[in-house]
Amino acid sequence: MKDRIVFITGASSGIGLGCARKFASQGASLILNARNVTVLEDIKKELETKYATRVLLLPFDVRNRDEVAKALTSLSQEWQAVDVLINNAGLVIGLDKEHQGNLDEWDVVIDTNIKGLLTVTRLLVPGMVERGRGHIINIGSIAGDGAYPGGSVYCATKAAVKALSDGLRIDLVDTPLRVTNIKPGMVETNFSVVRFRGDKGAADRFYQGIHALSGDDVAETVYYAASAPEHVQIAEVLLMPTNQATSTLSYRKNV
Ligand SMILES: NC(=O)C1=CN([C@@H]2O[C@H](COP(=O)(O)OP(=O)(O)OC[C@H]3O[C@@H](n4cnc5c(N)ncnc54)[C@H](OP(=O)(O)O)[C@@H]3O)[C@@H](O)[C@H]2O)C=CC1
Ligand SMILES: CC(=O)[C@H](N)C(=O)O
Repeated sequence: MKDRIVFITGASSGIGLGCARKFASQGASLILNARNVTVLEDIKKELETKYATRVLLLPFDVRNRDEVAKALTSLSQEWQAVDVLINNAGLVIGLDKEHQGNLDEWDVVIDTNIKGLLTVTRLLVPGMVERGRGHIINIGSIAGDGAYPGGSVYCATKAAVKALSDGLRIDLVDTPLRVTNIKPGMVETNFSVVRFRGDKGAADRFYQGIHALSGDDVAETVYYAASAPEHVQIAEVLLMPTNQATSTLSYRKNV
């Protein structure tokens, strides 16, 4: 990874932060995105101090097409040649039934998880094609393999991430570029706090009795895919905690 440039969306927390730490520890230079600039600044300090890595912060909301375009087209020459794009920014709000949910919240989820990913992909992949080098790693989910109660819109967005990953892989088949869809099961991050609209107690109960994956666990898999030999394209990985069997079946101790 030395001298590689890795671009991570949603790098201020959870899986994105785990990826930032893992790739920095392996010598990559990082472009880190999220909306919360203060948190990003602390992460930049941590990574520069601990790994002596180069870090560029690009705070923007992936839903804001103009902001994304402005940030990406104004990258200086030394940061333009992105080698690995990790499309990770994503969220869900609520666990409502499809006929009862909030349309405005669904706009946020769809605009972030699908359209945000597409905007960044559309802007960065042409340069990769031109350079004949690049890897796009999308963070999908086990939720994209099938719907579960209260998850229909989120599951639909992750099914879309699978379709977009498959489609991009098809479109790039005559190039050296690779496309990977990483599909985690239960990961203990800030994701559930957002899902339960800031209710930390509800988020903690969701992980009670099970040793969930951490953002760092998922980052190891992302790194595995990114560091495979150039002729090896890891198309998809489904990873779960040992006591999770499907998106709806887990074993929880003493619960
Ligand atoms: N946790 C889990 O169980 C699983 C999560 N996933 C997926 O993993 C990805 C990361 O989630 P996870 O780490 O768990 O959750 P976190 O909530 O911990 O992290 C989400 C990250 O996305 C950023 N983000 C959210 N909205 C935007 C936006 N509009 N523009 C830019 N950045 C944004 C957040 O930063 P900020 O708020 O500062 O913008 C944060 O850095 C998501 O795509 C999620 O769907 C997949 C399977 C399982
Ligand atoms: C957040 C996720 O994607 C997780 N796999 C879930 O569906 O709860």
